[in-house]
Amino acid sequence: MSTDSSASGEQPVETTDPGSVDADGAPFLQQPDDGSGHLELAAELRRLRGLVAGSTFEDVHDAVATVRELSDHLEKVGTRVNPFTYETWGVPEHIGANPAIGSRNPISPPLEPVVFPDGTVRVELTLGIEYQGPPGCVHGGIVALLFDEMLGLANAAAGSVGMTADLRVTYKSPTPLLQPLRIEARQIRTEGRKIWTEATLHTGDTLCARTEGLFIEPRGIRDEDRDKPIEG
Ligand SMILES: CCCCCCCCCCCCCCCC(=O)SCCNC(=O)CCNC(=O)[C@H](O)C(C)(C)COP(=O)(O)OP(=O)(O)OC[C@H]1O[C@@H](n2cnc3c(N)ncnc32)[C@H](O)[C@@H]1OP(=O)(O)O
Repeated sequence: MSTDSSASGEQPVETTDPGSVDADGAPFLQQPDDGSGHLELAAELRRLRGLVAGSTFEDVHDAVATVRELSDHLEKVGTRVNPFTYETWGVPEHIGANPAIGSRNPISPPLEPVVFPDGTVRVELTLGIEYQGPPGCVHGGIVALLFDEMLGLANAAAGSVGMTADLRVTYKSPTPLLQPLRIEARQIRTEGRKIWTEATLHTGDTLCARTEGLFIEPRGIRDEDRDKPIEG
């Protein structure tokens, strides 16, 4: 959990941080740092995002000018990239921009998955106020986003890739903000191009939500890319 009191001047503002990597699992789809400072920039913007969503201010017009200047600067020095093509599933550049797992995307928590020998993919994380739905609780749409991603990762861990065709989420008890959360996902079975995958979200021993997803392997990917190593 990262805290910062400089912006509000009063209460430390708690923002989102991914949890620690479980020692028993292997890091999965690690995203390389190209040394450009891009990942640090994304991390700082994540902190900023938590501060903006989770603070009140008397007057922040100076901050508006500063951030506008930063945006103008990044627009000048950056090379814009286009959305990726369908064939690029899983390459690091594709994963880095993802809104749930992407280390380069300030919207993402981001997730830092670990994979276990039985194919289970787990993340541990704590979500801050910028993900609030009901008071004190994580927004249900965010839970669905995280589930969708985790199911996709479990599929990747099993060597398959699929488009979400059906995603059912059962919300059993509120998912708390600012408490450690644990999501575990595993592919259950496949039949032709159809893939069934499940996941749960717990805080401590409490089941907050569970999901079942049906994924369909895109036509064309299977034959050409089945043996392609996962690069992310
Ligand atoms: C190896 C490389 C690893 C790479 C490592 C990557 C790691 C990186 C991880 C990133 C993880 C991202 C995870 C986010 C995942 C999204 O966000 S995906 C985006 C959201 N989903 C979409 O936009 C999907 C939109 N829908 C579609 O594109 C198409 O409907 C689909 C799903 C591709 C299916 O279309 P289709 O291929 O034409 O399928 P079709 O032939 O009609 O049906 C095939 C079978 O599926 C059944 N089916 C199809 N849809 C449904 C449905 N909704 N309900 C029930 N059955 C259905 C059909 O009945 C049929 O069954 P059978 O007759 O064979 O028994």
